[in-house]
Amino acid sequence: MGYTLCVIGCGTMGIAIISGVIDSLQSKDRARSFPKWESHTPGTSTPAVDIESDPSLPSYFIACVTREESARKLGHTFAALGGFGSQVQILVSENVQAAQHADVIILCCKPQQVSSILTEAGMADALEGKLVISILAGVTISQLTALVSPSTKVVRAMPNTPCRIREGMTVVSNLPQSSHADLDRTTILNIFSSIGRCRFLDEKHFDACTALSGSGPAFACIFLEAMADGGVMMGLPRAEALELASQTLQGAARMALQPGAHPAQIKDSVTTPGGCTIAGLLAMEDGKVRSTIARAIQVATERASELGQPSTKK
Ligand SMILES: NC(=O)C1=CN([C@@H]2O[C@H](COP(=O)(O)OP(=O)(O)OC[C@H]3O[C@@H](n4cnc5c(N)ncnc54)[C@H](OP(=O)(O)O)[C@@H]3O)[C@@H](O)[C@H]2O)C=CC1
Ligand SMILES: O=C(O)[C@@H]1CCC=N1
Repeated sequence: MGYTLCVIGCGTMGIAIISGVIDSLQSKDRARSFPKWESHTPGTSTPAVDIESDPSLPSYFIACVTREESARKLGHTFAALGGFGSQVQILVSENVQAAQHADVIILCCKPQQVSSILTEAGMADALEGKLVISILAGVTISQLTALVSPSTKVVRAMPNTPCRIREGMTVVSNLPQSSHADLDRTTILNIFSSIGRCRFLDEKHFDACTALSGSGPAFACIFLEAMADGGVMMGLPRAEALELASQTLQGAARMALQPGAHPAQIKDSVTTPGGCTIAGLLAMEDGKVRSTIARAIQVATERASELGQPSTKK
């Protein structure tokens, strides 16, 4: 039997994580049902696994919110996923009961809500010995461990919204020493690798990761919109301009992820001497686009570091 994964604070990111994991489970289930079809189809090499007997995969989900309206919307969202979407139990203001029934808990509430959630009567007992993964920006592991009992294993993760379509980037803090550290590491990798890329990094880098990959989809979409606007200015229909901009950014990013690739080399290969690309690049440099983007990551990092502080304006 798989385990129960509980998301406390199931909003934008909670939905992205559960939806992505369910999509991954369903593609694994299809691979199990149609192994021959899978093995003859290039690019669809999802390994076949027995979901019911794999202890490192969740097979049941609990999503916690406080408002009935949120619960109703979650019901529609998960029902629309079909299959494993029916395995999501939605609870309203029952965080402790959810934690009692869960094996792994992901905290996806706002940073300022975590203290009251973790100090609710019965919560410390419910989390005894369990793995708690916090995706909260700016809230440190030491702040979190002060709110739970010593046997609770706390790690931080910083995912992003593309987890919803299994194209996420998640950074996870190094695990605390424990006899189950290897299993916990596998559990975490199984969750976040199933919905994108996942890597471990020291907690000291978390505010920068929050800004770069956590907030990054928003920054990338500003760039994407601006490219499309330029195309529209030059007469392209809006829908086509957005498609061209989106696929171009995706293609460039995928090239940059190839082993040994470097963005400067990709840029140079596009830039024909005396051609149109260098003309556009110089216009971008005149607009200080590089320092503007880099400074955006800097100020977002600084802001992320404030989000866990009690005195911060939220
Ligand atoms: N959005 C993003 O791209 C990213 C966000 N993060 C982090 O993820 C966290 C959540 O962000 P996001 O998903 O955008 O926020 P949302 O506002 O979309 O989600 C927060 C959720 O928490 C629920 N909630 C509030 N209070 C409680 C409570 N006491 N008990 C249980 N549930 C509660 C809310 O439901 P209801 O209103 O019904 O109570 C809501 O569904 C933040 O800490 C943020 O720093 C990290 C990476 C990326
Ligand atoms: O804006 C925020 O605070 C959160 C953290 C990273 C992305 N969204």
